[in-house]
Amino acid sequence: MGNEKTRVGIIGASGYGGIQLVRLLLEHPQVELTYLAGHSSAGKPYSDLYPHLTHRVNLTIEPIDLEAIADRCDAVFLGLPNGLACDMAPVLLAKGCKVLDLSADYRFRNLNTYTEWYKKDRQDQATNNQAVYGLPELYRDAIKDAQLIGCPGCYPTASLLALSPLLKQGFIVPETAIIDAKSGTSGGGREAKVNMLLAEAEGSLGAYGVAKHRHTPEIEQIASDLAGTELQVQFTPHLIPMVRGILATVYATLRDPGLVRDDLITIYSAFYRASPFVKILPHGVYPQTKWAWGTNLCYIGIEVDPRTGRVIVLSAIDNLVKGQAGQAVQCLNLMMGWEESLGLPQLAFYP
Ligand SMILES: NC(=O)C1=CN([C@@H]2O[C@H](COP(=O)(O)OP(=O)(O)OC[C@H]3O[C@@H](n4cnc5c(N)ncnc54)[C@H](OP(=O)(O)O)[C@@H]3O)[C@@H](O)[C@H]2O)C=CC1
Ligand SMILES: CC(=O)N[C@@H](CCC(=O)OP(=O)(O)O)C(=O)O
Repeated sequence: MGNEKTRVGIIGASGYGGIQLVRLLLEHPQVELTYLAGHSSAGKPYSDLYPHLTHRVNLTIEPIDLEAIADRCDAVFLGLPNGLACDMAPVLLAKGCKVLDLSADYRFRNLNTYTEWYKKDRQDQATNNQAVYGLPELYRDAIKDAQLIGCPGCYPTASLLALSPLLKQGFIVPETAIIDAKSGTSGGGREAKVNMLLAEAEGSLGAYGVAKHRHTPEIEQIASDLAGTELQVQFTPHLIPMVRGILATVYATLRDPGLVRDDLITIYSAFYRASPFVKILPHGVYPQTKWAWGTNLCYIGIEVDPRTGRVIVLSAIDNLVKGQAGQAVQCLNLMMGWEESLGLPQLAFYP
């Protein structure tokens, strides 16, 4: 093998996840892009879609031919609408490819939960059993040995990184957890949608999916594992008139009302000591989404309200990077035995 680069393909290369993967992988020292696949965009030079890459990418978007992709790739990222990856991954895995799925298809242990929320019947329990939830800060060792990764959703990434130390170490009454989260419009993907038009979204802020957003069961599955008990959480997403970023504000009641902010900052710093992308902010500093723009970082600010006995944790990520493509590359790094942060940006374009 020597210094040969790992051959990587992207199915769904034309989408927002796809272009972020291309951007990150072009700067990655150990990989070579060998197959970019699309659906309606197949046949177009990649630089027709993204002209700023004219001098960097001279691949054409090809149709989704799984046999050809498996022949030409060692690892394949899938950035497709929900419900498609589960029909493709088994073919790629059988041919020896590592598979990293950005959709929700491999995030759920219980396929009945997936079917209930995503309205697609699934019979592929055996393949699903192989999947590891791609949140490295919690499942680093399992990711290293995996062939198939179900990459987390953007809101679950921001929410779970904020909640994990509290749930795992029993510092909160778990059922009191409330997540209030805001996302930029790129969270909705590249496909045209009326509510994402500048005329609709600009200058306005509103909630959606109230009490029924499909990220709720995903957050609950991992939160329950951490708490060691079956949990329900209250999660409300909002659309913010900006392009990138998620800010999740998490509230929960502390079990020990004597805990103060500085105790929790110490606890969080220890919990994430080995996690290069999670940055715990000093007291009195709360994250801005712009600090994470274009990076794989998650900034976490912590406060305690002694009047109410609640902890308030604020977590900011770039939904397209730590919330999607960057986190998937972080998982690939672990699967390949490379340094976890290889090729991943850690400095935002802020201000
Ligand atoms: N955007 C975000 O912040 C996040 C998104 N995700 C998830 O990642 C996945 C990709 O999202 P995103 O990049 O935003 O999506 P986009 O809508 O931007 O891109 C979708 C991609 O899927 C392809 N596609 C669409 N329909 C089909 C089809 N019927 N058959 C085959 N390919 C198809 C498109 O190809 P073409 O253009 O050629 O038609 C395009 O490449 C989704 O599952 C999403 O839920 C996860 C975390 C965050
Ligand atoms: C602003 C916006 O529309 N965001 C998307 C979340 C994107 C995401 O992470 O979706 P998956 O779980 O399907 O992968 C939404 O709420 O549907």
